[in-house]
Amino acid sequence: MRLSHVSFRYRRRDPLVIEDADAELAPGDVIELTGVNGAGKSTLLRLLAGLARPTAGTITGRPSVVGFAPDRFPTAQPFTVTHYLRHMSRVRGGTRWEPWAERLDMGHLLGLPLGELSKGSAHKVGLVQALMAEPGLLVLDEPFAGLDADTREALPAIATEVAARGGIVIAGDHQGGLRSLPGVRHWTLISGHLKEHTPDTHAAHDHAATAGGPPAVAVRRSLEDVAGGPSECRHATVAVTLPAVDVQRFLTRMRGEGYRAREIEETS
Ligand SMILES: Nc1ncnc2c1ncn2[C@@H]1O[C@H](COP(=O)(O)OP(=O)(O)OP(=O)(O)O)[C@@H](O)[C@H]1O
Repeated sequence: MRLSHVSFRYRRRDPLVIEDADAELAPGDVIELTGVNGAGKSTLLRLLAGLARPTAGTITGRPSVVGFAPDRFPTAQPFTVTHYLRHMSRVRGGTRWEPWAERLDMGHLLGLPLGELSKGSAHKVGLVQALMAEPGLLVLDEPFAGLDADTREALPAIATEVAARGGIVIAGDHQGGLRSLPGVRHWTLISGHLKEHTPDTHAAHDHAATAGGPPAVAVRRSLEDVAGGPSECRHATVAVTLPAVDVQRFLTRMRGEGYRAREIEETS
């Protein structure tokens, strides 16, 4: 998925909220988006999710299934939690919401009208409707806001699982709840400009090179042979073919070492 020169303003004469954003998101990416209040995080997340259109520029390659959990779940709807989630499941083609409701410990909430939910409980409903369709792009706006301790703990693992099966996860997050995940990308909005802070990937590579074993070691050595040493190439893209049944395990391990998947292609 790619953002090319994306700008956005709410009204014709308003200043730009997002200005000339360029970025690429790859399967398996987990991205933390930060910025001060009003920096444009929610706006960018809505653009990514396809809920708003750029004023200028393009967003291409968006995965077909998008899950979006808003910062404030709209509870002014005349449904119980169960009715709402059943309805969303039908809209999503019959996907299963029950395992997610169970995982987020929502059993006691299912019969309640949406309007009677606490902020954190409503937030969980928003998370379940975003997760139930196995999204290729999962967009979370302040996902940790108001959540109880168990759900806060569960969320990084859920993000990792979505990424491990090739999904992209992006979270606007003041609280740094995903920050400790290995390989997480860091985006910041400053005065409408999107910046990426790249963690020191060399540390991860060097660790892999001395630890031995993982495929990255051999790749690093052959690159040094071919390119004359790491100083000439800061990054390299490596195509790896492996049995389809091993993909999830491989992605999890690779991400655990600080590497990112750029593309997954099925071959015969
Ligand atoms: N519907 C709207 N109409 C006009 N301006 C808007 C609208 N929504 C947001 N804005 C403006 O766009 C800017 C960015 O808002 P946005 O909600 O994207 O920021 P944010 O980084 O998510 O903020 P916060 O951390 O407080 O949630 C702000 O100046 C805000 O006032």
